[in-house]
Amino acid sequence: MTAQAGDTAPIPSAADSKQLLRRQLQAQRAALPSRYRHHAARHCARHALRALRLRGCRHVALYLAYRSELSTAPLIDALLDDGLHVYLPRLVGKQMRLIELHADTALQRNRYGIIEPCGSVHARRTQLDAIVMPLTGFDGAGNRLGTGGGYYDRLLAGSAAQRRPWRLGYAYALQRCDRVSVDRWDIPLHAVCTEHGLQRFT
Ligand SMILES: Nc1nc2c(c(=O)[nH]1)N(C=O)[C@@H](CNc1ccc(C(=O)N[C@@H](CCC(=O)O)C(=O)O)cc1)CN2
Ligand SMILES: Nc1ncnc2c1ncn2[C@@H]1O[C@H](COP(=O)(O)OP(=O)(O)OP(=O)(O)O)[C@@H](O)[C@H]1O
Repeated sequence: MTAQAGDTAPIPSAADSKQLLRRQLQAQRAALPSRYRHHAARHCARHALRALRLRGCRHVALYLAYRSELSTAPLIDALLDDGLHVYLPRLVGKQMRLIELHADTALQRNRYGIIEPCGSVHARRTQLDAIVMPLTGFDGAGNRLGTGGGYYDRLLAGSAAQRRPWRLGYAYALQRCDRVSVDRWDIPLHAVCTEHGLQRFT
C-alpha cells in the first residue's frame, strides 16, 4: 500500500489493485459448478482447435490447469490426436521452460503443486506457433492478468509487437473484467478463447 500524508484511507498501489482483482476473479472462478467447468472446457477446446487449425499451427505451448483454472485436457488430447507438437511449462528458478510432451514424458509436481514435465530439452520461443496461456482475468483490449509470478511476461519479453507466437488467452467468460491495469512489462494477448468463442484483439 502507498499511504499518503493526510489521507484517512491508504491508496492501493498498482500491484495491490492487481492482487485484489486476482482474488475477486479467482473466487468467482472457484464458485463455478463442476458440470459447468466440464462443458466449458469442451466448448473452449472446440473453439481453440478450429482457430489453431485455421492458422496452421504445428507447435503449441499449453498449460495443465491447477486449482480452478479452465482445463486444457480436452484441447491437449485433440491436438495430440491431430499430430501437433505440444509443450508444457516447467519452472527453473524464475524462468519458465517449455518442454515437449511425449507419450513417455515423466511428470512431477512443481513448488506450486502444478504438474509439469521433467526434462531439460526445451523449445525456444521462436519455434512456437502459438502459446495458450492461463488467465486470472482479461479485458476487452487484450490485457491479461496472470497468476502473479511474471513467468509468461518474462518468457515473452520483447515480443509484444511480434505476430508469432500467437498469444491466445484461455479462460472462462466470467474472467473478463472492465479493465486490467497494465505494467510496463505486460505483454498483451492477440486473442482470447472462452466457452462462448474466440475474440481477437489485433
Ligand atoms: N496451470 C498453470 N501453470 C503455470 C502457470 C499458471 O498460471 N497456471 N504459470 C503462470 O505463470 C506458471 C506458474 N506460475 C505461478 C505463479 C504464482 C503462483 C503462486 O504464487 N501461487 C500462490 C498464490 C496464488 C494466488 O495468488 O492465487 C500459491 O500457490 O499459494 C503459482 C504459479 C507456470 N505454470
Ligand atoms: N520481463 C520481465 N522481467 C523481469 N521481471 C518481470 C518481467 N515481467 C514481469 N516481471 C515481474 O513479475 C512480477 C509479476 O508480474 P505480473 O503481476 O504482471 O504477473 P502476471 O502477468 O500476473 O504473471 P504471469 O506472467 O506468470 O501470468 C512483477 O513484479 C514483475 O517485477
